[in-house]
Amino acid sequence: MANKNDVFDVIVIGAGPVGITVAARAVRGGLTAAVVEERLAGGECEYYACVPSKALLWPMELAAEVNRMPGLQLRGPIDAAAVLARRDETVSHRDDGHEVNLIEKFPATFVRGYGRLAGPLRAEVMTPEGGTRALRARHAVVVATGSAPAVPDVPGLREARPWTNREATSVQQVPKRLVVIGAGPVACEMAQALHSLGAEETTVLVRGDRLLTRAEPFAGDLVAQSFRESGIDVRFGRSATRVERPVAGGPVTVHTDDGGQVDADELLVGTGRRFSTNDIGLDTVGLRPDGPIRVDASMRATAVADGWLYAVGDVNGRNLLTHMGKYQARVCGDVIAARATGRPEDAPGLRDTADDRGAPQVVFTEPQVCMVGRTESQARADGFNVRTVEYDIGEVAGAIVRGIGYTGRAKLVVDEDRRVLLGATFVASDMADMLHSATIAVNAEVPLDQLWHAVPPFPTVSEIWLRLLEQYGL
Ligand SMILES: Cc1cc2nc3c(=O)[nH]c(=O)nc-3n(C[C@H](O)[C@H](O)[C@H](O)COP(=O)(O)OP(=O)(O)OC[C@H]3O[C@@H](n4cnc5c(N)ncnc54)[C@H](O)[C@@H]3O)c2cc1C
Ligand SMILES: NC(=O)c1ccc[n+]([C@@H]2O[C@H](COP(=O)([O-])OP(=O)(O)OC[C@H]3O[C@@H](n4cnc5c(N)ncnc54)[C@H](O)[C@@H]3O)[C@@H](O)[C@H]2O)c1
Repeated sequence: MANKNDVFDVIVIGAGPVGITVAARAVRGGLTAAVVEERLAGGECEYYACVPSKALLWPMELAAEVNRMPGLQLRGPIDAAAVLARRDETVSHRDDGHEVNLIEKFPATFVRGYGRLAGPLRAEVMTPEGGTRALRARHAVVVATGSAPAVPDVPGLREARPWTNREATSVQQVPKRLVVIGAGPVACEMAQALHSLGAEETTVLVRGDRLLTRAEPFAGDLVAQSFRESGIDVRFGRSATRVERPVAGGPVTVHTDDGGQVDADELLVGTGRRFSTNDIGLDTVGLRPDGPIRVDASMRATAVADGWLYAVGDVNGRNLLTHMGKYQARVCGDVIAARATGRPEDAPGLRDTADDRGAPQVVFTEPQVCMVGRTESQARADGFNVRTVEYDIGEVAGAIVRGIGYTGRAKLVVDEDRRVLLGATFVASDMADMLHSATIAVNAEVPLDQLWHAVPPFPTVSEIWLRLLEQYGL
């Protein structure tokens, strides 16, 4: 039985970036909220994912810029110790006091401990002191428990205690020889970051024939080319069959399906995520903990009666990206507040329309892969009447002033029936901030004939828009 102080309008389980945002919006909408967090408020993103990985990657990006510019010279290799010290600052030395203060200022109640559902509108928290605290919600419970690294079932792999994103982003001593399994954003970003910081022999084992398979094919090809030029050994069509690490923390050997082997000082696994739905009491509300929690466009769990359970962020499996999770959280917090207070539910911000269009994403490799909307193959699979245009980014005037060898590729995917953009991809250095122009065009379905009048300034890399539209025939 919850005591009267432990009754809230909304209970949020998980204080990652997404859970914190739900609470902020619900409170803004006039409700009371409690936020339960087992580890660190701020979540995977702040301490073991987005923030530290980008802190480790940015020096590499800057070094590439300097190396392209005659007249500029780096004083030496990247100083790994200084970069790691800066990384520690960006993650606040893993002290979540600032996030807890933020939550309390909403104001919401922060509850430290492991949260589980305990039947409709109820949760219980195992506190660090070993006690149990019962919470009750008047209107809604939101699951925002995120995801955790998935380690594949390869003989000897788990026993070898490989690095996942958590150890890689917390690195204290960069291994000289590194082997990476995977081909997604985690494997690509961390392989390049660690290589730039001193992992001289870096080998990436890719079971398929491409990196970054959710992007346009040329994106993975350009990243693989850059890996090779910098000395990273990318091996396609290679799966790990067995892993040996005779001494804990000692050298590791990965055997591959072609009969070969890679010896290294450390092994990093970047092979996707598992949804954090195990052991959070889903069985008490009639759900099975074997995948993401499916939700509708208002973030309500579709399989739970009476509409009191919501799931946002990684745990619902829509798009495992911080900005998309926070977008879902804004929808969710506002919907809960509207429903609780009897306000109309048909305001435009109260439904998720962005996830299905194709989320904007930047993979912060060198070159960066910046994409939004559908790729050509996704658009064709969805039945659109597709036409595409491509252009070499190195050919625009703005690229020339960026130094020698500034290059890349851009592609637009057009719905010919409506003459609007379905997707855009830009692969080049330092393109991240240009992506938002494409996100606006895709999301607002700006007609190409209108886009033609959005004149890009000279001489900037954004002139790529003009060249692509000319290529299209405008
Ligand atoms: C290496 C790496 C780099 C990434 N880089 C980017 C990037 O650049 N940009 C981007 O948009 N995305 C990036 N991502 C993805 C991003 O990290 C996730 O999409 C984001 O963290 C999801 O936020 P979340 O709040 O849903 O989950 P999380 O950040 O996982 O937070 C969930 C929180 O819930 C807590 N929790 C779980 N279970 C319980 C429980 N039972 N009780 C109490 N608390 C619980 C956890 O401790 C955690 O704090 C990256 C991911 C990785 C692995
Ligand atoms: N900058 C960013 O936006 C960013 C950075 C990192 C992660 N993320 C997100 O975090 C999530 C997790 O990223 P991720 O790279 O771990 O996962 P992912 O699902 O994007 O990629 C996993 C990769 O591992 C491969 N793989 C899976 N099982 C394997 C096995 N048994 N053997 C060999 N290879 C195997 C897959 O083919 C795939 O290439 C993704 O949704 C990603 O978009 C985003």
